[in-house]
Amino acid sequence: MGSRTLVQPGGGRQVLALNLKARSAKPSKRQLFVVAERTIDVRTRAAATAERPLAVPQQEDNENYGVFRLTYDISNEDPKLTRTWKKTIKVAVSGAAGQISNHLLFMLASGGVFGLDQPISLQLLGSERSREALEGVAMELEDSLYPLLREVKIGIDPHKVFKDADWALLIGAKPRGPGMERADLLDINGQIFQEQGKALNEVASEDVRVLVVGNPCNTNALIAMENAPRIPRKNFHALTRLDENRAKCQLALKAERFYTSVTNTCVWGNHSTTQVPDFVNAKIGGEPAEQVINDDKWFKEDFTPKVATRGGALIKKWGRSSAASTAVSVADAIKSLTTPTPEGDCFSTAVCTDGNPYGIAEGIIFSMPCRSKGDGSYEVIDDFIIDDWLRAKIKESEEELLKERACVGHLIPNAPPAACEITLDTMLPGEN
Ligand SMILES: NC(=O)c1ccc[n+]([C@@H]2O[C@H](COP(=O)([O-])OP(=O)(O)OC[C@H]3O[C@@H](n4cnc5c(N)ncnc54)[C@H](O)[C@@H]3O)[C@@H](O)[C@H]2O)c1
Repeated sequence: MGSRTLVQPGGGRQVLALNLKARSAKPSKRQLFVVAERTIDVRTRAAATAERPLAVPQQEDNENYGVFRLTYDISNEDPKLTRTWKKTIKVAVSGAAGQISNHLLFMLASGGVFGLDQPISLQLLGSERSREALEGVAMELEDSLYPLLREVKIGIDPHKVFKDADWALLIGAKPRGPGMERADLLDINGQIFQEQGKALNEVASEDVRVLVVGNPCNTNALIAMENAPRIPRKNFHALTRLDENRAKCQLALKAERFYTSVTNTCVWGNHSTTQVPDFVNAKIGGEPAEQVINDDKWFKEDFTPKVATRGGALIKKWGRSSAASTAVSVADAIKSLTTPTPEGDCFSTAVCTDGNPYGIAEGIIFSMPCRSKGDGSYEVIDDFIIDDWLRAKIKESEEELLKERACVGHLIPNAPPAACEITLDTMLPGEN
């Protein structure tokens, strides 16, 4: 049985408890050894001091890891640091031993995503193959001594690791193998997200926010959402923020302006090469980007494909896919939901199209321009200009997502029968 970390910004005496495995009498049974106001239970002390705490040889999926097994409250810590702290949030991360997580977890634990007053519990999901690596990640988190990091749990069973999660960042997925068709990729990853959707449905917080990063992320998010009927459909997102950030960078470069001057830039549709970076509504220094750059050929023939294939260009240079900038974009996506959107701006996120104001087919996960009050929810902005170019491009991406949905009908409860007919095998942005 694991100990729980109590984080209570109010008063109360400090209690320190250690969970120790004792090998002496009954090797499998844990003994609880409590230190309270410097009194020690002598019956357990001998066993506890004779045996050093074991280095978590067989970590249970719902237990804290290593140093995070310590149980205490924060009232005796530096009040300047902890007085304004909020209630701890639980953030589940899948693919936690992967490249993206290797950047993201440390941003989360340092307060760089949810804020410097937000204590955090990390619940890390790996695959069977990455179990050892996952322990390595937990060890690095231990050694980083982040004050805000209150709990770390690791495991390979989503039904345990997602327990009570307030946020679920679903990064882990299988890459496309040699000769694998897009339909195969959809199926193999869809199975992962079917299971994870069910697990979220069973054990996560009922208002958990889910951000799917693992590709093909739009359809993976759809599968997770459809398998989690207890959780509001609005709570599911697929990551297109990296695409937005890439689009802003290219607009800034062309306009010779610093990238912070680029706003209101939406990427519509699928996180694939059919994605639609929107230069029609984008602004540079508050002016329409089309007026500032005034080069229609560049927008259509350079800018649009460059953004969509940026991931592939990066792989050619560096030999591996973008991990740091993806982690940054995950942080940006979360911050967009937890801080109010500035007036006249938007952020891109792929969400369920039910009731959308642009006539896009319902029941798919499609990137659209959104704004948030900063409370974790969002609304789709309804007054973006859709010209003929945008309409045609959005249609292409919509058709692709409808075809993807038809290929994963077997993973969606009560899906109407549909044939899998993916003829055009578009790439993911990191594949080409
Ligand atoms: N949406 C985006 O903008 C975007 C951008 C970049 C990458 N991605 C995608 O993110 C995913 C992860 O990228 P990465 O570079 O971190 O990959 P990675 O291969 O370094 O890490 C993936 C990790 O996921 C684990 N994993 C596999 N199946 C799992 C499962 N069922 N449960 C839990 N963990 C599992 C693997 O063992 C591995 O450790 C990929 O699918 C990639 O295509 C998306």
